[in-house]
Amino acid sequence: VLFAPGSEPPRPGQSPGPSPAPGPGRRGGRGELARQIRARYEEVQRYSRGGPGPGAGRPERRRLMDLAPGGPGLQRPRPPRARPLPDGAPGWPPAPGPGSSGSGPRLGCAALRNVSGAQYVGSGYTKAVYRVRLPGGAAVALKAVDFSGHDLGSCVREFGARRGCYRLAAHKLLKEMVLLERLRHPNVLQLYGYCYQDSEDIPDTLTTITELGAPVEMIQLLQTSWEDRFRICLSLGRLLHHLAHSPLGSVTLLDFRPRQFVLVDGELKVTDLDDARVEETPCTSSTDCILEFPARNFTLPCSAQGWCEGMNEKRNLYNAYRFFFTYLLPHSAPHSLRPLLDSIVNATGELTWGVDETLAQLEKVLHLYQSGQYLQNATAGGRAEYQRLPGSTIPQEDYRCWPSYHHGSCLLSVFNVAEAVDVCESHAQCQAFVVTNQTTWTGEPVGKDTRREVTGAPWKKLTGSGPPSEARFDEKTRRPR
Ligand SMILES: Nc1ncnc2c1ncn2[C@@H]1O[C@H](COP(=O)(O)OP(=O)(O)OP(=O)(O)O)[C@@H](O)[C@H]1O
Repeated sequence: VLFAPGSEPPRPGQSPGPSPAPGPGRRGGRGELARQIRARYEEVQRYSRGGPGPGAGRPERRRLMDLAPGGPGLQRPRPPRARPLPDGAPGWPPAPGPGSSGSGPRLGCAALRNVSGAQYVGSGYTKAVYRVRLPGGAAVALKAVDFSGHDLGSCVREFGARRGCYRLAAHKLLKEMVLLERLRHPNVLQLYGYCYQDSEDIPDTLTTITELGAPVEMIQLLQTSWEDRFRICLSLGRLLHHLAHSPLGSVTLLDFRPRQFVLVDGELKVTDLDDARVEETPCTSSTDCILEFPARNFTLPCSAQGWCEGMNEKRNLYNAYRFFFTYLLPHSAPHSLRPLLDSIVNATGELTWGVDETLAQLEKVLHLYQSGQYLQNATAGGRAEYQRLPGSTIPQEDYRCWPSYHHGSCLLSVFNVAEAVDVCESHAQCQAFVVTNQTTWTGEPVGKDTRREVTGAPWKKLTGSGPPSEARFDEKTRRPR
């Protein structure tokens, strides 16, 4: 029996699997396992139902959620049908659990019946991810509990209860699914749907269907253009801003490593949300509010309400600094943007700004870049003149440069012809360039040093007595003349 969202009701919970008595080396036995399942179940329920948990602060947001019962949550309209395990663990599939109403996830088990080209993508402690092609041709990611993963394996070794351990691990996937849906944002991986189906000896295993991304490879990122690396930092800034102001309260990612993110068309998106937390840390004084990282600690203030102020948001921010900003932001950035970028790196490294200010500064960088203002202080003069040669080609080979959008030639993004001239002047091999009609994500045209390019007339460097110019580049006005 398959359960497609919005169609059939969930199956009642299954009877518990074999339940050996706690053996030697098994701590706590099945009572402990049931307790852990219940704790995870209750957490999922909290996120599924709505507003911020205890300590999430921001009472105005809590009130708003209270006014909107059944808002954008994932509640199933049906009453719970799942049966609990005899030892008190909640049943599976959980109810009310993820469901679909209106704008919720759309794909269900039917979508998985004729998938093709399944490929393993990656796995962590708990889950394994596969890439498949749907009958319509779209590629999606399927995520499920990894039966040979560390989490399930260590639980079975400890409790000797495979089904119970499956439920425990599956609640992580369920939590992730609920959060993906509740935290919808361009930088949160999109949940397309889910399916409960029997698998091996386990009934009702959960598979989530999401947008497919490419795992973040830091080494690769360091080899891309500054513009693309800045895009990742800006995506992250926008994501952290969203998490700090989410409908659930301020969400922190306890496990914040590059592998928790994927790239979708150059945008960074968070995929692994099973370690996200909304509750702020309770405190009686600031000595309870120590944010610890391997290389340094921060002490945050304890609010009058007894919560560490901004701890969730600052944890995210410092992690963004140490895993992303410090490597990706300043390196080979346009010269005039360096001071601003350095101040972003420094302020996040010292936690002197919150998420709002950090995002405002990142957006400012984007504005300066997109508007071409970062070129204002570029020095002109003392350069060769360039002549535009419509309908011609430049009889010389491409050369390679770094970082190029094209492997075999020098393809870079420039704001205008003036910047292309600057770039050409800074490369010893450059004799000419073509401004193409391709644009990058910021809208910058892409200039190429190639004679094979056909989308624009080449600009050729003048070497002494050239032919009369059809158009020349004026170094003073920095425009063609
Ligand atoms: N939608 C996706 N598209 C492509 N790759 C993905 C996607 N989701 C996850 N991955 C890759 O699969 C790996 C495992 O996924 P995930 O992080 O959710 O598992 P996990 O068991 O929670 O991992 P961890 O032990 O890091 O918590 C990730 O590191 C990521 O590289």
